Amino acid sequence: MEIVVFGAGSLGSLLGGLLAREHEVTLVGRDPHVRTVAESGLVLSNRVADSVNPDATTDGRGLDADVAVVTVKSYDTEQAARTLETGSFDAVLSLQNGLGNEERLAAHLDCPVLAGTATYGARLVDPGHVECTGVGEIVLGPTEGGASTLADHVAEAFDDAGIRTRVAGDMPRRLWEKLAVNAGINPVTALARVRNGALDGGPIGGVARSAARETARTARAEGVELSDDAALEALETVIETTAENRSSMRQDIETGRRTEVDAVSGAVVDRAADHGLDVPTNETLAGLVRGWERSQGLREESYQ
Ligand SMILES: NC(=O)c1ccc[n+]([C@@H]2O[C@H](COP(=O)([O-])OP(=O)(O)OC[C@H]3O[C@@H](n4cnc5c(N)ncnc54)[C@H](O)[C@@H]3O)[C@@H](O)[C@H]2O)c1
Ligand SMILES: CC(C)(CO)[C@@H](O)C(=O)[O-]
Repeated sequence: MEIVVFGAGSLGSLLGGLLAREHEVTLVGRDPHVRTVAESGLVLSNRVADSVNPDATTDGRGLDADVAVVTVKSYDTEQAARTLETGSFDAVLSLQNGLGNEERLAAHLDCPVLAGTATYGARLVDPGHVECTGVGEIVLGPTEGGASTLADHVAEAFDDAGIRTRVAGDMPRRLWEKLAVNAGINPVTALARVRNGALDGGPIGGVARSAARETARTARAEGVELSDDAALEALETVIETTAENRSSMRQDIETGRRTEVDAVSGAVVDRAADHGLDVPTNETLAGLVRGWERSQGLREESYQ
């Protein structure tokens, strides 16, 4: 299978590297990482160790492949979609966190857009070197839910490359459940500078639970059956299984990078507003993280 991985940073390089063991893979990313991969190959380390030689380019325009896997941060999705639009694909799969990525991709692309969640942990160590910090799984399926032979085909390609993958017919619920987890964990750990496991009780855990409950209520207003109990159970499970992790949003803040708050807490606020729902915890967390981003010059004043 010919696969383009658009967004060769941490997750994209890990999955693209694994896929390159079985398929023809082109990584789309930025220098110096892309130049190093093109010249010397890609090293995978830690929980998965290998050396592979995918193609790599900084120019994602006009590419033609069976599947394009999108692994840019959510705030880069629109630009990625406009670039992918110049190419030709049988399917596009988003493995990003946050809400709205699939809709943005579908607005520009004629091919089916599959939704996916990734619980692998990846960190780009150096140009040409990505480490797998946690072996998880990929769950993918049609964005709108239901069965899909296309999803089966893509999942088989991932599985053939040794990536734990399964197909699900309830991606809307799964995306909202993952959003509840991210809305509960990411901004709270980022602002409090604590590891995920610190949210397993006390007042700080109460903030995370409140954000997750608000997300579940918003999901139901959107017609997605996600109960408070299911959202809280998912939150507690991830807090426990990733207790030692620094969340991605905490890593972004501690390294002075823009965060994905708009696609997480901000998305809950926006969708809740569409239904006249108040989500004060998500609104507060979004305001605090955006205020930090603005203080760092990471977002325009014009942003909400
Ligand atoms: N890293 C993980 O362990 C992990 C796990 C699960 C989900 N995710 C999600 O996956 C997504 C990617 O996360 P990440 O940690 O890999 O981020 P990252 O910043 O490491 O990787 C994204 C890469 O895309 C590149 N990029 C963006 N726009 C581009 C363009 N137009 N052309 C070429 N390159 C472009 C960036 O330069 C960057 O290297 C996020 O939504 C994140 O929440 C990450
Ligand atoms: C599940 C998660 C919150 C674990 O840290 C991860 O999605 C992250 O860090 O964004």
